[in-house]
Amino acid sequence: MKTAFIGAGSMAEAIITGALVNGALQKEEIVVTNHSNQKRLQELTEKYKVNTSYDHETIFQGAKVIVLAMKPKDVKEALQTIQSYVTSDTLIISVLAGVPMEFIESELKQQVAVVRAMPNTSAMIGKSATGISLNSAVTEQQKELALQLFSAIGLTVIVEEHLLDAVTGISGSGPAFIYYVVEAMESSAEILGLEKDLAKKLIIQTLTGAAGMIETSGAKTEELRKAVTSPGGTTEAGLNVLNKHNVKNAFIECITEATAQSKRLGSRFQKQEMKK
Ligand SMILES: NC(=O)C1=CN([C@@H]2O[C@H](COP(=O)(O)OP(=O)(O)OC[C@H]3O[C@@H](n4cnc5c(N)ncnc54)[C@H](O)[C@@H]3O)[C@@H](O)[C@H]2O)C=CC1
Ligand SMILES: O=C(O)[C@@H]1CCC=N1
Repeated sequence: MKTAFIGAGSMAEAIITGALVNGALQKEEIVVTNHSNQKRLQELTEKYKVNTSYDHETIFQGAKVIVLAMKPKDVKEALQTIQSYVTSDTLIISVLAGVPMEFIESELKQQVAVVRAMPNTSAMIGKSATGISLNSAVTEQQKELALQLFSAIGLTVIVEEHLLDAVTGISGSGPAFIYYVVEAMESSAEILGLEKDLAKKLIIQTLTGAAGMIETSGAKTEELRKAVTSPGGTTEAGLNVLNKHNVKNAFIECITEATAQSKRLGSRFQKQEMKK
């Protein structure tokens, strides 16, 4: 099924990689374009053997799926570009943070099937946590197609569109928040004299082990934390410092702010008019 990617950045690459690895898409079916960075398109051709082009006919004519993967500020121009190629058969998949489906429909000036998705960059290794919403024009077949595409890059859940802002805060931006913690662990390991590669191994295993415990133990996360924390022991000493600095609240504020930013980005697209 011909699938056009408009936008060739990190998110497009992550989806392409995941979909190719898992066989949801074949390389011959994919056409990728971007704004003007030819070198980047060449890189994608060499790496994934996908088609790339700047010719609108070549990219969009007959595409059953068009994936919007540019920054939200560029969406209006992109929608103008694709408008004449969109038919009642086309499925638009948008991964743009904060851009409502209604904006896409109104810019395309027709009833069109839209799936709005919020994946994350772990799509690159088939481990995205993706939330998707569907508009009423999406057929059962297109829904299956979207689920197949996103399931090829990780876990997919369907949520109401208004909840995509929260999904963005939790799992869209989430990897960056986890990397932030890991960066702090790496810095600590260095200060404490642990060799870099060895520290990395320990940190990765600690992360995947903790994730596995959360997933499989059946215990609440709080219970798991308490099970590590011996009275008067090392963990308690460490957690006292985090509590002194209100780190839990800082994280809650962080995710709330990321969610609010997603809403703010969205509000710029209301009333079918992109405000400056
Ligand atoms: N990076 C992330 O972790 C996530 C990003 N997203 C969303 O994915 C989207 C893309 O993000 P990135 O890949 O990080 O951005 P990026 O900046 O790496 O890539 C954007 C791409 O869009 C292209 N582009 C811009 N205007 C265009 C136009 N008119 N026609 C054709 N191509 C055009 C650029 O040339 C570039 O290839 C954003 O809207 C973001 O909100 C969603 C989930 C996670
Ligand atoms: O930072 C951003 O706006 C995008 C959306 C979620 C992750 N990256």
